[in-house]
Amino acid sequence: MKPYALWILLSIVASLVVAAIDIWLGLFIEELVEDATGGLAISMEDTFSLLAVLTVAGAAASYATKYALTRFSASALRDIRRDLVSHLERAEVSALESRHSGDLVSRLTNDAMVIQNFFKMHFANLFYMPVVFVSALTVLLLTNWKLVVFSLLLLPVAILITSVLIFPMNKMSEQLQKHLGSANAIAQDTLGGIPMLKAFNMFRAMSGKYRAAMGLVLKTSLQVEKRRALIAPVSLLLLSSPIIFSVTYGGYLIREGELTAGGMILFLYLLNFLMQPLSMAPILSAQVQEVKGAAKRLFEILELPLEPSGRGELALRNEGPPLVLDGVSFSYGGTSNVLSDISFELPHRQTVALVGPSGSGKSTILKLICGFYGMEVNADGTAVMPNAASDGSGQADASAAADEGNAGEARPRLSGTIRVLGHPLAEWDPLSLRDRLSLVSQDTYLFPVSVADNIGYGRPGASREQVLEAARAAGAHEFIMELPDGYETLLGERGARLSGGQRQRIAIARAMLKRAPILLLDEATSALDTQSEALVQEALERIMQDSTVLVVAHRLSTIKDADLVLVLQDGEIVERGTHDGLLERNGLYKKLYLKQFAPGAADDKETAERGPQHVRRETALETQLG
Ligand SMILES: Nc1ncnc2c1ncn2[C@@H]1O[C@H](COP(=O)(O)OP(=O)(O)OP(=O)(O)O)[C@@H](O)[C@H]1O
Repeated sequence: MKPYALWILLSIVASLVVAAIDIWLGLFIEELVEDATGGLAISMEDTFSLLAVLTVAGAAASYATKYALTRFSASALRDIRRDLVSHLERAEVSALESRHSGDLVSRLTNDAMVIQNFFKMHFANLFYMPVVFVSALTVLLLTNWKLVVFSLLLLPVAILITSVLIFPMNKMSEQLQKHLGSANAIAQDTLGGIPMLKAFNMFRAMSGKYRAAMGLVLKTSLQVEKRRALIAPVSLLLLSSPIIFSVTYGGYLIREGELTAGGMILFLYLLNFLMQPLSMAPILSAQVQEVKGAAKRLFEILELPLEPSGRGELALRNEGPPLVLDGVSFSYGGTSNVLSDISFELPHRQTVALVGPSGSGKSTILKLICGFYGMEVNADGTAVMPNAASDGSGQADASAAADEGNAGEARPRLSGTIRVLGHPLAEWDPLSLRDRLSLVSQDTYLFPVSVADNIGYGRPGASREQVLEAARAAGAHEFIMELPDGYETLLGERGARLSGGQRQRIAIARAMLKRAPILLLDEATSALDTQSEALVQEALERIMQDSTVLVVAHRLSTIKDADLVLVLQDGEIVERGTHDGLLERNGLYKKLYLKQFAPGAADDKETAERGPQHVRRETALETQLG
């Protein structure tokens, strides 16, 4: 609140000044009428000057209120959005995966806007209205209390009806924002997958889903608007009944000599200021309910569990292998473990390849090393050391731990130890851990910015020369130069204007620019055309040279070049060794290999030397192997 205190204070003070001037004007008009009827009229000059001063002062105070509130609401909203985005940056991957990005976007835009509009348009009224109400009521009671009581006869009934009408507004607005979030999510899915939807003729189904979601939005917003429309006549009743009552009864009191003409004019003038807050109260109250709903949805983002903040910058230990997994078991939160008792070491400048059937847990190992899952947080934001939760054997049961979960929610749990560059995962701050890792994932994510920026994201602050060097090394320079604006060509969403192979080479260039000590590579399973495949293969070979690499391998050449091949099945390492060593054993690897490469498999050398025209076939076969 502190940074905005000045603007809030200014808006409060200015709105109080407006209220004081409004009341004062009423008193002045009364005096004017009384003097005129008593033959003691104030001069026209004096009247004009005083009214001019009051009007200008009122206008200045109104301007100050509006300006201060706009300043406050816009900067508060900017800061709220900034906090939300930085919270999202540190939020746990599993927590984010359980939400739709479209819903999150809706919260950051629609809900935040509801709050901003409230502050801009109604916040000052929270101060202005009570002050003007109490002042007007006091003066009115002093003028003629009987007239006040008579005028406000219908008020309690109106307040009761209004409260009943307003009560469900909070729930309704919350529902409306929720439906809006779902509709946004469907719209995002539809727009993000246009080629696929068209190819599968699914557009009609998706637009049907969107229509249904928008139908709900319409239904709920009609409910909200119907309520608002009901509240409006009640407000009108509030506004008009006292005027009818006071004019009727006031006329009688004047005839009886209990009220002067000036008093009657003052009464009618101030009644306006009494009724304004009363008629605004239902609307304000409905707005407050809406803001409460929107704030709740925004705060839900701030309640997403955070990744641990680690123990600050770590001194890197050069002794020992850069990556060690020791008895690692993992569950995404379900009843069974996705990984069980995984142990291996990745020495400096060596390559370990993970192979195994689809779903055997290969990508999960890479994600765990990136610290995406299973790091529990202490109250101080540091990570709970995984073994601390174990039973003394140093091996907590991941699935059992997952079931215990936080507040009944099954959360991913990791047991065993993962050491990256000499430090257990729990000691790392996730951000600095990821600075030490280059991940090239299966689905290359490109951003709708220039090619140069897409590569440059690998190392913020990298020079143009470094970007070009990385692109050349990844075999991407030539095709980039053929794009309409070369490195400045803007890529469509997710790199829509590039081929699959080109996208992969840009992702490899990004990783090359990063030059992190450990390279995590999830080879794409999608088959590319022969030429692209050969180019991607060359780029991969270059990036893997002299690097410490853990690779989920789908290409035979990658597997052959690896210093160690780990064969996974159902989350367990069932075999380990080199490609040749594994072939000599009659295990799963041999079985898979023979199944995929049977006729030509005998001559490995020949396979390796067959060149680009054979790459496509190999990849397709290896896809089945991995
Ligand atoms: N985010 C997730 N939440 C829950 N379960 C998941 C999640 N990601 C993967 N899984 C499950 O974990 C298991 C291992 O998945 P993983 O992606 O690690 O396999 P993989 O060996 O890399 O498969 P592929 O070769 O097909 O990419 C699968 O059963 C999968 O359904």
